[in-house]
Amino acid sequence: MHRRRRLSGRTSQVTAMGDDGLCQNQGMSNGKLILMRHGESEWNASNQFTGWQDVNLTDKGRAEGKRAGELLAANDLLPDVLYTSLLRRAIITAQLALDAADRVWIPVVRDWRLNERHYGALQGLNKAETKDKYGDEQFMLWRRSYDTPPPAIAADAEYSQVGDPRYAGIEVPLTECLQDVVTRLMPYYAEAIGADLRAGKNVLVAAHGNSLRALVKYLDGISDADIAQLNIPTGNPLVYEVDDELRAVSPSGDPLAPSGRYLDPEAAAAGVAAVAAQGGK
Ligand SMILES: O=C(O)[C@@H](CO)OP(=O)(O)O
Repeated sequence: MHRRRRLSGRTSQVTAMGDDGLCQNQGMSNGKLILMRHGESEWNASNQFTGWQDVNLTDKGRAEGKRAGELLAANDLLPDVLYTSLLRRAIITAQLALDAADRVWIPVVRDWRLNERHYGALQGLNKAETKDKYGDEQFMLWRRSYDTPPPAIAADAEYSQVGDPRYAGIEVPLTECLQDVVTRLMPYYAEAIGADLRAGKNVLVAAHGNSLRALVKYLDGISDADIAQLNIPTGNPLVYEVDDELRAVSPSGDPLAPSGRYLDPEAAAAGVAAVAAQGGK
């Protein structure tokens, strides 16, 4: 049997030899895109800006990872390939989810482009104290504006990642705004993750609040101004069907109602509210 796959163009096709010896084109739809923010981390629990700092999951975060895998299995959304950042909170959440879904054997790709947004000199600071010190407006600009980065961290500061061997060969950022994340992440989404989606694979992307905000911005066609209102809850798979341009098939354009489907909608609503409220006491 002769099979030929085309990974680009409007629709992926499989050309197969039929019983009558004639070639048949079978339209093949894109795989599902499953976005998952890591479970609660120690610095989520202590309300500290995290960014590229490699913190552990809490027990609650580990339970969220397991639950996410149970939801994937119960919804018949078994991933064929996993993409993660280089940060242990995403890596371990995904491992717990795949274990619960009996899919630990799938191929895994880890890439720094999926890392959380680098939070610059805010990394390690308490969010409530930062808000008190600088005021609501500045706090929200640093936290949610599209193009205002926090102040840069000193390369030799305690929570700088300069010199970390996992980033050998790349220029480690000293701060990033969301636009910087879009710039580093979207070409990778289009090429690497996109190739797997176009090949019909279900792709699990285990990443972070702000790297996933960059992805959802593109998927749902959310404006630079409106993206400030989008928050992503921890450990709750968000499932998208994507079109030929790897956008959501029915983009909402609405940061308060992305078109992806949360597998646990009630927990997602509570989780979104909790993230939005961070900075309070
Ligand atoms: O601290 C961070 O790295 C992120 C995600 O936890 O926080 P925020 O939601 O404030 O952008």
